[in-house]
Amino acid sequence: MDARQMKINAAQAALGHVEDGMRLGIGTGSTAEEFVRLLAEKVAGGLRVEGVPTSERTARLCVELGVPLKSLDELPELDLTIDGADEVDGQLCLIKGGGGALLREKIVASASARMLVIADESKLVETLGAFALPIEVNPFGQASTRIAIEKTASRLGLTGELKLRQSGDGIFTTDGGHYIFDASFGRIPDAEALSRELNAIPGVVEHGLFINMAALAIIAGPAGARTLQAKK
Ligand SMILES: O=C(CO)[C@H](O)[C@H](O)COP(=O)(O)O
Repeated sequence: MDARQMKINAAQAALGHVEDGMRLGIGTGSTAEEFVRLLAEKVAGGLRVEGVPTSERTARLCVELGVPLKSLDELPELDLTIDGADEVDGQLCLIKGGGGALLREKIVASASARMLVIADESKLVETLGAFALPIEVNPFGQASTRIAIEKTASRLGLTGELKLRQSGDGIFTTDGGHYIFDASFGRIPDAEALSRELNAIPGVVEHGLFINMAALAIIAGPAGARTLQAKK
């Protein structure tokens, strides 16, 4: 079974958690897009939902496929967010932001009663950190913010390259107009401490560690999709 089919299978299983009338946060990335395609079929069949997209890219796909959208200001409290991830550990802590949408993804997930992650099994890891951690920063003073991140990481025993994300010929900018450093720290034994310390750096807008946010993860592999539940 190829990776796309596993993403479709995870997205299909996630649809089982969507109920008529729900206010849905809709994630970003290739797995979330499979979910949008399946959701659009259900909407065409009569399912009533209102979605809040986590990126302009997701918004465009939803509009194209006829999934009704609202802004987060119109729907500030959501029932369920369904989103992909770059890494998922056994406690359902995540690295997100490979698609550059981590800030809106985190705001939308925080506004939701539940967050459900959909992923193929290549995303499941024992310890977060093989995937470079996206850190969204304000363009103002980004060189100083880089130094502050490096010093903070080093205090926690983490070293590695911080790469300013590029797009085409220029610097990648997020939907919010920020930059992203992809930090290759390697394994992150204490993701909670790193999250806390990064949040304390003024130029850091947000980072891709999602700690204690996901309630469920649907992980699809060749043998089928299984659901992991966060420990309370
Ligand atoms: O965090 C994200 C976007 O910011 C995505 O959820 C993450 O990058 C996974 O994407 P994909 O489903 O394409 O592997």
